[in-house]
This record gives sequence, C-alpha cells and structure tokens, in this order.
Amino acid sequence: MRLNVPKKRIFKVGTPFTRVWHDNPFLTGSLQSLTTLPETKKRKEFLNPFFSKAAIVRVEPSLHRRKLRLFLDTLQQQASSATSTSASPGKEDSSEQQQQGSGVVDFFLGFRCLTADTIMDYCFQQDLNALSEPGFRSETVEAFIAGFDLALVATYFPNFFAVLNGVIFRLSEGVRRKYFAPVYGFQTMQKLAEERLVHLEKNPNCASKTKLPTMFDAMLAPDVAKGQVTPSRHDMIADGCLMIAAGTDTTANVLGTVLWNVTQNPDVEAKLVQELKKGMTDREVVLSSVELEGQGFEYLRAVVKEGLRLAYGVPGTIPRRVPKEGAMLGGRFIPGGTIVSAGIYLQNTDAATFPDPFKFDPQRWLCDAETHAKRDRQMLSFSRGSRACIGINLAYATLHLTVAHLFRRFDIKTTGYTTEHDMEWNDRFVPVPNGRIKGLVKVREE
Ligand code: HEM
Repeated sequence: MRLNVPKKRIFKVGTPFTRVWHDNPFLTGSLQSLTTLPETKKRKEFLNPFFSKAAIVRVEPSLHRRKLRLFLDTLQQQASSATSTSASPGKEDSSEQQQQGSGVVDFFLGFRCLTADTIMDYCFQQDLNALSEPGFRSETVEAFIAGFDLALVATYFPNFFAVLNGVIFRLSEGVRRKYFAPVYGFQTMQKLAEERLVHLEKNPNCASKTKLPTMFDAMLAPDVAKGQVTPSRHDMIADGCLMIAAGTDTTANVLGTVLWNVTQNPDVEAKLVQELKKGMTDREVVLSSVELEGQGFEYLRAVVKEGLRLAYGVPGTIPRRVPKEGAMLGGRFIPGGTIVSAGIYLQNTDAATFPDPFKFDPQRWLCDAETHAKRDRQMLSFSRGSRACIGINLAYATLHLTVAHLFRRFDIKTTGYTTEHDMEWNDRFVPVPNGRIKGLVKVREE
C-alpha cells in the first residue's frame, strides 16, 4: 500500500514499522537487511561513529580533497587538450571524443568514478583507481552500474532472483562477466569487500599505522564490556557491498541532477558562479567542506539541496511492515503485517510544500527559518528516523565539495551533448537515466 501521508509516524526514531527484506545473495546480513531495531542498533554501534560528521571531516584532506583534485585535474586536461575541430555538439560517442581530447566529458561515468573511489577509499582504505581510467571508463564501475538492472527483479521477484543467481553463480567468471554483467557487478563488490577484510585479518595493525581505520577495523575490535560481538565474516562482507551499492549511484545521481539543471538555467548558474568567485578567489585552491558549510556559500548549499530534492534518492517504495497490533494511518485502520510505503518521489514533489515542484529552484531554500524547516521536514531524500541513511555526512561533504569546485573552475556546456530524454529516468531502485550526462568542459574565465 503506497501512502503519501503518515511518514512522520513511519519514518521516525524508534519506529515500530520494521524494514521489509527479501533474501539477496549479496546484501543479506548487511545493516540494510536487518529488520528489527535491536539488531540494527547493535550493528550501528560499530558503523555510526565511522560515518559521523567528525570522522568524515577528519579524513577529508586525505580523502575527498585528494579524490576531488584527481577528478578536477582530469577535467583540466580535457579542457586544455580540446581542439577547436574535434568537439561538435550531437556527436554520438562522446566517451570516444573524451579519449581523443575533445573536451567532452562523460559526467555520468566521471561522477560514479569519483563517488566509488571516495566511498571505497573511506570504507576499505583501498579504491578502484577508477578516476585514473581513460575517459573514466572503469570496467568495475560499469559493472556496478549494470548491477542496478537487477535491483527491481530482486525487490519484486525475490524468489525468481534467488533461482537466477543460483544458476548464474555456477557459470564461469568469463561467462558471467560477458553475459550477466549485473550479477557480475555485485559479485565484484563482494570480492573487493572480502579481499579487504582478509587483508585486515592478516594484518591487524595496518590501520593504526595510517591512522585511518576502515569500517571493518571497528567490527574486528568489538568493545566486549559493552556487549559488542564481531559480526560474522559473511555479514561484514555484505556491509562492504552495501556501502558501495548504497552510496555510489545515489551521490552521483545528485551531482548529475545539479550539473544538468544548473547548466540549463543561466540565471541559476550566474548566481552560483558569482557566489563561488567571491568566496573562492583563487580558483586553484581547494576549500574544505566545513568552509563551504559556513557563511558566504548559502546559494551553493541551496543548489545542492534542490539537487537532492529532484534526484529523489530511492524514488520508488521504501517499504515498512505495520506492527502486529495494526495501526491507524491516514484515518484508516491498517492490519498488522501489511506492507506500507511512503515514496520519496511523492514526498519531494509535494506541491503544497514545494510550489511548482518540478522546477529546479534553489531560491526556495533561501527563505525564512520556519518555511525552511517545514520544507526540510517534507524532504525524504535520506529517509528519516532509525533507518535513515547512515552515509548522509559523507554524501553532503562530497556534494558540497564537488559542486563548488566544479563550477568555480569550469564552464560546462551540456546543451547539444545531453538531451532531455537522456535525463529522464527509470526506477531501478535508484533512478537510472535513459542516457548519460555529457558536457563540453572549458576552464572558466577568472
Ligand atoms: C546523496 C546520496 C545518498 C542518498 C540520497 C541516500 C539515500 C538513502 C535512503 C533513502 C536510505 C533508506 C533506504 C530504505 O529505507 O530502504 C538510505 C539508507 C542507507 N544508506 Fe544512503 N544515501 C546516500 C548516500 C549514501 C552514502 C554515501 C552511503 C555510505 C557510503 C550510504 C549508506 C547507506 C546505508 C548503509 C543505508 C542503510 C541504513 C539502514 O538500513 O539502517 N548512503 N540511503
């Protein structure tokens, strides 16, 4: 039952509405698969400190800003090597163009390489080196992307999905890779998480040398006095897969939404660039996310917030089971065990809270405190309550840093390289667009 009203009752701290989970060979055992609050709380005792704001800020210089520099340097090379003849709007294969130094960049892939490398480096202290692949064409990232083709099958036809996996798992790696890319994508995530865990088990002190623990370090060193128990190996690997699956596309989608909408709205772009030029006088300097969350970057934050709203996070259902005694929802009694859901898409486009809801209008976030709080409460992009997104701080840091430096340094033209149709999306658990957002990159004039 899809409900648009009682999200405050369902998505709150200590909610009696439990997560619904269908068995899945990759993610069962992970935080996301835990349905009851006590078991969720136990796992979060390990994970929450790792994803806290303080923890993210602490690693930022060696993580985000390093990855961001790599990303920006690649764009810089593209912009510098562009020739006047090679980049013409409407050419079909802009990834090829990108390799030839035409100045056209496949941002769909670029953003995913950035988010995948950032998340993996943060969680495992080891990334895919995807940002260094020519044209951002990382085979592993492409396999992750293909993985979403199976997400809906896994959600709506879990039994068929289990049988399918059983069959595909028996095939050789080469065959899986060639003919079953979505499954191969998930298997790749599983393998990477496992490799990292094995490495840590064999080298228990390696994190203390770098002072940057991975998410597994906390789990491998439980606080026995607090009654903590290391999750099983299988469950830790599932958590590793979960972080890549949950954080890569979601964050990259917001970046794509922002890039498209800003470049399609000259007034918005002019305002954003004006603010960035004022706050970032030297365009080569990389600021911290804390600086970008301070005074002088209000419009930047409004742009990111509006991008989050219209990227829809997980747009379809985020299902919850009604507690066994039943519940009154929207003035009706709903029997216990019924599966209900409030879709993020419906919440984020509620016309009563967001007038002209499909318009990309960062200005709507620059309002009085009461209206801002009301709009903020209505947004469900990261979900809310006990099962809200655990990666919200990592996501915000990535978004503020990337949007600020991307638009400060580069003038990007998407018209002629990306169409409205490319940007229309389908629900594959996350929104998957028809095409890929591409743009011609030039260094912005001072
Ligand atoms: C803009 C980026 C992101 C958006 C919009 C987003 C959105 C969401 C949403 C809506 C949920 C709840 C899903 C549900 O209830 O079924 C969720 C859960 C989750 N997210 Fe995110 N997410 C983002 C980034 C990240 C990142 C960067 C990470 C970590 C690397 C992450 C890790 C998780 C995890 C582990 C859960 C499961 C929490 C639980 O089961 O209690 N997310 N996210």
